[in-house]
Amino acid sequence: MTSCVEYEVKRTLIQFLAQVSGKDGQQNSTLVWKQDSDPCKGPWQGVLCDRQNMSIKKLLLDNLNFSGTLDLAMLCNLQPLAASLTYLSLDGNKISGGMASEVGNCKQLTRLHLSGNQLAGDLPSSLAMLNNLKRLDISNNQFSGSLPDLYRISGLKMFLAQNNYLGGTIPAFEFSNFDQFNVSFNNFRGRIPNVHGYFSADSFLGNPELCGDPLPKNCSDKPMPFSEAQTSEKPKGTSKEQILMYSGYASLGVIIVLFVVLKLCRRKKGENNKVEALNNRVAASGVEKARNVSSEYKNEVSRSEFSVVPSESGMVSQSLVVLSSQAAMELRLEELLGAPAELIGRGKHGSLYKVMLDNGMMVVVKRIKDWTISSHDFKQRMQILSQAKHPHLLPPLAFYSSKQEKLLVYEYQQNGSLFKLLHGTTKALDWTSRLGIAATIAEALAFLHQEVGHHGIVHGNLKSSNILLNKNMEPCISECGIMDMDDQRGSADGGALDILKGDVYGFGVILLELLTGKLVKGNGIDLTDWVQSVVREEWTGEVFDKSLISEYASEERMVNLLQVAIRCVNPSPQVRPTMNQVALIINTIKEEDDKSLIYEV
Ligand SMILES: Nc1ncnc2c1ncn2[C@@H]1O[C@H](COP(=O)(O)OP(=O)(O)OP(=O)(O)O)[C@@H](O)[C@H]1O
Repeated sequence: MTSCVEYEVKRTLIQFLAQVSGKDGQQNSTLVWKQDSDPCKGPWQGVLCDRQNMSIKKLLLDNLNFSGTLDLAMLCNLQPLAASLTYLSLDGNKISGGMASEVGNCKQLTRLHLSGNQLAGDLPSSLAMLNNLKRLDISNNQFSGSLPDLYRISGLKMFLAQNNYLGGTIPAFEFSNFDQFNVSFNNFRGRIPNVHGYFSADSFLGNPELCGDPLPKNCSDKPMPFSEAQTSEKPKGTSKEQILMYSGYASLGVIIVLFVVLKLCRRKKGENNKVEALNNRVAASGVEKARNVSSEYKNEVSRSEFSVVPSESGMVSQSLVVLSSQAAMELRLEELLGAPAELIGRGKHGSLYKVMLDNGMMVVVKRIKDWTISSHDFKQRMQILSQAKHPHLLPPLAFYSSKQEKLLVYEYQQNGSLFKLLHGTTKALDWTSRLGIAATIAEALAFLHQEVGHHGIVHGNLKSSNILLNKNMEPCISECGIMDMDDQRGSADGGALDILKGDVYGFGVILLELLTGKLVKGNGIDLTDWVQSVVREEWTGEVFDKSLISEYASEERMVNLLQVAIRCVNPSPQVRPTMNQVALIINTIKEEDDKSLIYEV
């Protein structure tokens, strides 16, 4: 038994910290790890010890803004450290590098958390030798290659690997052992092993070539390709003949892959030009039977469909990633681009097409060009959005991402937008409906800001044309979170840092539209400026839509709602309320209104 931590262990820890924090050998200012103090006695923040035998048990270094490289070999090659370390956590930094095969020497590890970094490369097969491992989180990185034989680790309870570039087939895990399992948004393919009902589709979404229960996409009856059948089975030992045969196949495979990659690289540019060509044709003719596109175009598309093409980062990216909806599960890029399409909008952020699919389903495709977001960030945002389950948020059904453009597919909403309802030819919205719409959108937006993702999601482009009426005439917020953060900072609120408050401003403008019935910019007059000037002159009554006055809507409650709107459009973002506060106030106004209706009856 030793009375203090060995010199060598301390030196290695200090070196590891310098490397992982990216401080070129200097200490991170928030952590004080010094050779002349003892990690188990002194102030070594993030280090937890077993005090009985003075050994290092845990290194907890989450969210420290580290931007260096991960050197697991350094930690796991030092015997005393490898023999004691049970928990290593580096979640939420910006660490790059890969996972060294020496990780297999850290045999006592029960938890390895590396989520939310920029780690890349293959996972070493030695990872499967960590027999004590219970929780492994490598989600939100850029790992690629196939999974090592993790199903061999009998005590593994958690495996989180979502949002990487992992591929191959999913090994036959014993899902009943897991309390958390997620491999969504990768490039896995083939049939999902039997999950026995333990996990839902959410754990597997965003892998376009993955099929079978719990995903709604059935696997075709075709026999599995040779390469797939090989990787999905647990190894049973190989004979000499098999080795010879496999190496023959492997050489042939390498030649084919090289050939295909070369071809795809040449054609990638061509593919983007074809999508552009479709857009131009549709734009020129208004409505076009895109089925009539030349056979040359169709061949190009089908070659890329569901195939892997090298993306800007050199990683592989899918053609079309389907996120949700039974009806859209079988949707393919070829079908989408080959279906009859009608251009229905050309906004600041791209063009919008109405498309009729072969199964009769009507979708809209938003095409955004030159959005500087990386494919990785875009994919991550889509993943978060697909999980934003709220009856009044319209989720994207599928997406496509290339460097030049992004496509987003939504369900078509036949009853149009709030903009049309308020400013179209048939103005048919009474006070109760307007107040109901305000309360519903406020509540949905508060959900988006608070409940979705780690820090909430910003809509970024909230306006009445993005509030759509579903088949029950209930409002749904569309196009959530698809505007770039940089754009959001420079939006109407004058470079505000609190970008959520940009949405609050947008919501305030919608309230003003509901109350006044006027356009945001009508006859060159800005609605917000006009309302504020009228209120300043104490002619508040003049603000309200004449049709509301004539139906004797409660002026007191209209004024209350107007006050909320004015607070939302305050020029200073800090002064604007949060959407949660707004939702609460509007709900109270609505409750009073509902009560008054009961009394009237
Ligand atoms: N899923 C949908 N179903 C039905 N109509 C839609 C759908 N999505 C958008 N629209 C309508 O299509 C029209 C064009 O939409 P588009 O998004 O191109 O324009 P915008 O919202 O005015 O501009 P932008 O969003 O680019 O700033 C709008 O009237 C919008 O309400």
